[in-house]
Amino acid sequence: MAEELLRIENLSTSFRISGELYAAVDDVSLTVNKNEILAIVGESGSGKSALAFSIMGLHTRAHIQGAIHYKGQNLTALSPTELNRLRGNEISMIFQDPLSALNPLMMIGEQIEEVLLLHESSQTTRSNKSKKHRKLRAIELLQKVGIPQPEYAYGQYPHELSGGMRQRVVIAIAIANQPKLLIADEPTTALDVTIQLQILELIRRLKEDMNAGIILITHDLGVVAEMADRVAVMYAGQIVEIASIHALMTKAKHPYTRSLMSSLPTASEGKTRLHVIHGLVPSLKHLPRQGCRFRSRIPWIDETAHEVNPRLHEVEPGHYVRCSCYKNFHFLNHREEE
Ligand SMILES: Nc1ncnc2c1ncn2[C@@H]1O[C@H](COP(=O)(O)OP(=O)(O)OP(=O)(O)O)[C@@H](O)[C@H]1O
Repeated sequence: MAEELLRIENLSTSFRISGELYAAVDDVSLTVNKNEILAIVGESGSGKSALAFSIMGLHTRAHIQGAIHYKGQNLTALSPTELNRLRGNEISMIFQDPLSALNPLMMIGEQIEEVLLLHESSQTTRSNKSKKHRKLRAIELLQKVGIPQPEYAYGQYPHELSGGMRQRVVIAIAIANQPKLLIADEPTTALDVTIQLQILELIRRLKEDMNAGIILITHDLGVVAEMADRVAVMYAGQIVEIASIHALMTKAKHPYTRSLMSSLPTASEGKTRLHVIHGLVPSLKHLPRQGCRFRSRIPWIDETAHEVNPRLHEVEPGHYVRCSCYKNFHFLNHREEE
């Protein structure tokens, strides 16, 4: 039976723009289990990173509502010190951009040791681990993430490493204290395909070896298909569909999910299905706040097909879809498009 690790309830994260609050994450609820990869997909601007940063408590200026329960405690109610103790220990994050996540003035090895030290100082009975011990562990971690000559890399600075190697260092830091919950925000963006595969494999191993729960944020559906156990699809700050990977791949319902899916090559033919819904996620200030947020991108669907207050419907156990418009949805055929 799945063992729940994280439960987010009605989370909203709003930013103040010209004096008004706008929700980048709007009433999101989801769970992550141990030994599970939950992928979060959606176009740029759909609120994926804002959600990740909210879980990590990194949005200090945002207005946060709702609850984030991790092993029974509500993270939104913790003091900065308590949250700090969890971060880097039990909960950690792989950031999109390794250069900004690393300190340019510190050797790679020292940066890993700093995180190890954080863990040691959070233990109630302090273990008396020496600097030497930490160094060995740092080198072991560098080896684990596939950095060649880890002893040498220990003494290097971030700018001396390639992008792929830097991302591995960021992963080494993220897994240093064997986190129970790992958030990976576009961990392989900007890496070449071979390195991408190695890094994804590393994340998968982390799930299995450490029984960790992983939130994998990506806009790459190929990665989702390979890695995820369940998938949450976000559009304009909301979850529009959430399901097991199998259900999503075989019977996606929401028009937005179906459009995303149609950009994937079909297994049998290696061809791409060409049903793409044009347009972009509106900017935060211009998001429609009433009704179905996707309706302006599917104007050929009758207005009456949308709900006034779209909610998530459970169409099958564990498979939820927002707004009843999915029932009347069809892609435009070529003649209609002209
Ligand atoms: N600190 C902030 N202040 C104001 N608006 C913000 C802030 N952070 C994010 N936003 C806005 O919130 C919306 C969601 O942004 P977010 O970065 O979460 O999207 P995303 O899905 O992660 O996109 P990407 O894939 O490009 O990282 C966007 O409209 C963005 O401009």
